Amino acid sequence: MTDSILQLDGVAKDFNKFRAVGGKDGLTFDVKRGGFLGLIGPNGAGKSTTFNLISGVLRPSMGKVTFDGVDLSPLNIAEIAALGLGRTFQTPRAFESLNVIDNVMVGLAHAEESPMAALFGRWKPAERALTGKAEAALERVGLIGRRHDAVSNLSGGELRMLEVARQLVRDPRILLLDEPTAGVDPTLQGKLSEILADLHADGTTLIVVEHNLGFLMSLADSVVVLQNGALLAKGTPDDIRRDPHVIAAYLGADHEA
Ligand SMILES: Nc1ncnc2c1ncn2[C@@H]1O[C@H](COP(=O)(O)OP(=O)(O)OP(=O)(O)O)[C@@H](O)[C@H]1O
Repeated sequence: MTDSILQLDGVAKDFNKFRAVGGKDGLTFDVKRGGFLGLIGPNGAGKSTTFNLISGVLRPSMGKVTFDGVDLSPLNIAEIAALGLGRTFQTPRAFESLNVIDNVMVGLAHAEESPMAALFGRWKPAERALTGKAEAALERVGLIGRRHDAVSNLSGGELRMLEVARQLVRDPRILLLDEPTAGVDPTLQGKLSEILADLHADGTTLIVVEHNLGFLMSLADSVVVLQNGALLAKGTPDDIRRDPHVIAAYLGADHEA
């Protein structure tokens, strides 16, 4: 078992002739097993596109992504998720016709129960176990009191926490979160910070895209900075705060990260 769980080797993504990610030589970096990587950069730097390339939403135009020794190139989104990769999106997604708890359970029902089991009457006990798991995840993200609500009653911040809960129940080995604090009030942000620190302590690998640098820098153990799709810098949060290229290009002279 190697120290790194995820590698990007010369990865690039072109939209028509525009290179959104990769710069000249492609993007190369790896993520430490059990590490907490912050992925930052100005608007349009290529952070969400990088997440899409890792999770199989987009295929690289060049280079490859390897997850725990497996080349992801031939795999689709569901196959990559089944390897233990979870992610949330910059714009939270929910099943509008399902209530809050069913939104959390929907992924699990497919993962752990088959229609045949339901036919032979084994659905009920399994459903109870899944409900317990979903309730624990909702408790963790502060939404347990809302479990029977329609998702249309949730605020933007609560929807974001619901997305986190939907990933937590799947016990991902690596979790990618795209701007998890956006629109989330300070109380839920505190809860989120605790959840991420707990996941990190339990050995889950995390990659988090965030514009809230105070939040991110207090949690991450390494940071990758993108600019125009290319790697501008990689290091510890302290290295990044002091990096003259990062300060000039992104943080600004009077930043308070
Ligand atoms: N489907 C697409 N077609 C064409 N261009 C795209 C597409 N998706 C992203 N881009 C472009 O790729 C570049 C990187 O976008 P991306 O959304 O990855 O940046 P980002 O760092 O996540 O930005 P933000 O912080 O604003 O969310 C941008 O110039 C964007 O306009």
